[in-house]
Amino acid sequence: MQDKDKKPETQSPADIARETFRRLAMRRVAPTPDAYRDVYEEITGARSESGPEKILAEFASSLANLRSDAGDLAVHFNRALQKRDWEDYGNNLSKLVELHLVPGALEPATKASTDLATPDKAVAPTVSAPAGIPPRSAGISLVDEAPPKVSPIRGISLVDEIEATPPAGLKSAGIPLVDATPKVSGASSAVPVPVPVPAPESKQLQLLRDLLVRTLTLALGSLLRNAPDLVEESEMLASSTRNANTEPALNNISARLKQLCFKIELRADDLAEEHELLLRLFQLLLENVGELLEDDSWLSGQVANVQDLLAGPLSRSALLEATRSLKEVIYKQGVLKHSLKEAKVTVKNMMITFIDRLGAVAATTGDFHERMGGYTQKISQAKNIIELNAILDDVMRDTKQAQAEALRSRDEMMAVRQEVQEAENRIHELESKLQEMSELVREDQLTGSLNRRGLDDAYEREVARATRRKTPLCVALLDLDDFKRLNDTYGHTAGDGALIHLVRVIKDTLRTMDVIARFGGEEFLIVLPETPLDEAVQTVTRIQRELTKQIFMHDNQKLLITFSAGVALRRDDEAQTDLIKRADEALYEAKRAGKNRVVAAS
Ligand SMILES: Nc1nc2c(ncn2[C@@H]2O[C@H](COP(=O)(O)OP(=O)(O)OP(=O)(O)O)[C@@H](O)[C@H]2O)c(=O)[nH]1
Repeated sequence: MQDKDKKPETQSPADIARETFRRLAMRRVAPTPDAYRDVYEEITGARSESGPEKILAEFASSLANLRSDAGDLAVHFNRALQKRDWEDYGNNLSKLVELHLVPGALEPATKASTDLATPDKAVAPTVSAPAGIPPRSAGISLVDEAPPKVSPIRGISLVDEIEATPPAGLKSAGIPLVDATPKVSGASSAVPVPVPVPAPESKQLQLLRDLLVRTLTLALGSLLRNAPDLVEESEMLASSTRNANTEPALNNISARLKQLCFKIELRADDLAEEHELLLRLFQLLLENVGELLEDDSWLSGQVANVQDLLAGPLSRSALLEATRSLKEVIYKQGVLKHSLKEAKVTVKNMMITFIDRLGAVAATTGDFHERMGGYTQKISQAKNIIELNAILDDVMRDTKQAQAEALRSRDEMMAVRQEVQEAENRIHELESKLQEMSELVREDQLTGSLNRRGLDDAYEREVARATRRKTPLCVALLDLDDFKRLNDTYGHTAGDGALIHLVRVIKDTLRTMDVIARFGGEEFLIVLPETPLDEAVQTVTRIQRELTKQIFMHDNQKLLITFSAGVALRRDDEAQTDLIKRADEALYEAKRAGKNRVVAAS
């Protein structure tokens, strides 16, 4: 035995066995036969050079010499060998057979090209293989030697091309290169075997080939921008596809294509997971920013907008739209915030001036009092009337001066107070503009009224106010009459114009505290705070009248637009949906009663 020959003379087999177990235990390796043999051989310095392992190792190394991608599998074989993972080795063998040896591997592609072939090319004679060629079935040759001049059915060949194979179009012409069923057993080299005959590639096959090449280079190239290794593989495959004219070459393409698809699938899964994680992270960030921004209410609109976007299905256009409106709002808010800061600095400066003036007034009065004290003393010590007169003149002059000073200070203080007041008003104005900005992203892009999201916010605010102040709150649901006919007759742009016109008229007619929102296509909801039902009906009727006065113009034509409306008064604790439902029922009544009218909900 080789082990015995090589083992150190000082150690008996029993010693080596003991040492083997000791090392296995130290390395915490289970004493399986393979592990035992490895360590044993490590101690003796011997390696088993014979047996099936040697054959399998030689097989793997000859595979490594191949140029084709069968050679790539050698790495897997070697890895399995090193680990003595025979199951893995077996799997790799199966893969090798499936990818390179199974004649049916290309069946679907072959069938497709057969179907597409023109009938006149579908029949072709077969010729015999040259005689006297040694059968490949005698053994497995894996080296990249001269290609065997034999049809694949007679032996197993892993080389890419067969010398005798015709250059192109065999399958496309509907001629099977080999009989689909493998007939290995019993075939002798002397027996004539059908060999493919070259035929020109059909147009359809050319087209399919071109499409595959385009898909691999252009489509996959741009889809896999972030995976350069896959792009390279895809391009290499495209180049092989261009030149693959034989069945083995096509088999090879098919196998590589399958592998590429598998890798892309794996990469796509990774990307989808990364995408998901990124979204979750973003969502988390937004939730927390929302928490931090309780006081910065003007930013909450933007945060809510992005959150809504993330909650729905993502699309390029939705992302672009959200980015566009956010950018706009952020820019406008930036400008407003700057003005706000400036206004606050102005107020601060004015307050400082005000206090300075107060100080000056106090100082002037203090000085005056002191002087008066001095005059009192002078008067008591005056010796005659002339002296007394002179002192009185001084008193009069100082008093007049102090009076003028006091008046001037008073005027200045009044002016400063006025300026502070104005600056404060400006600040409030800017702040409410910022608030409006936040609602901008909650606007309907076409009409400039609130959208559904904006409506929800505004409604909530008004309900809270009405509850707090115990004031009535009404809603009116408006629907343009025969709007479809207007669209159909004058076009969609006219329809859009009518919607814009309606909102303008409504806004002009309503109070600033009223809220107008686009509820659906040509439906609008008006929220009327502090309004009882009869007044709400009157208000909506006034809008109808206004609409007949301010006629909508389209292409220099006067178009009369009318609407029907249902008005409802909110009951205590009534939910928004219930209230709107009642308004909707009233609107339906108005439509049924002949349109262009307002109906109050019961
Ligand atoms: N131009 C334009 N048309 C819209 C818009 N949204 C919805 N519409 C159209 O509004 C029309 C509504 O039609 P209908 O629901 O039949 O209502 P109608 O014609 O007003 O009929 P009545 O309500 O019974 O008076 C449809 O043709 C929609 O295509 C929009 O934003 N712009």
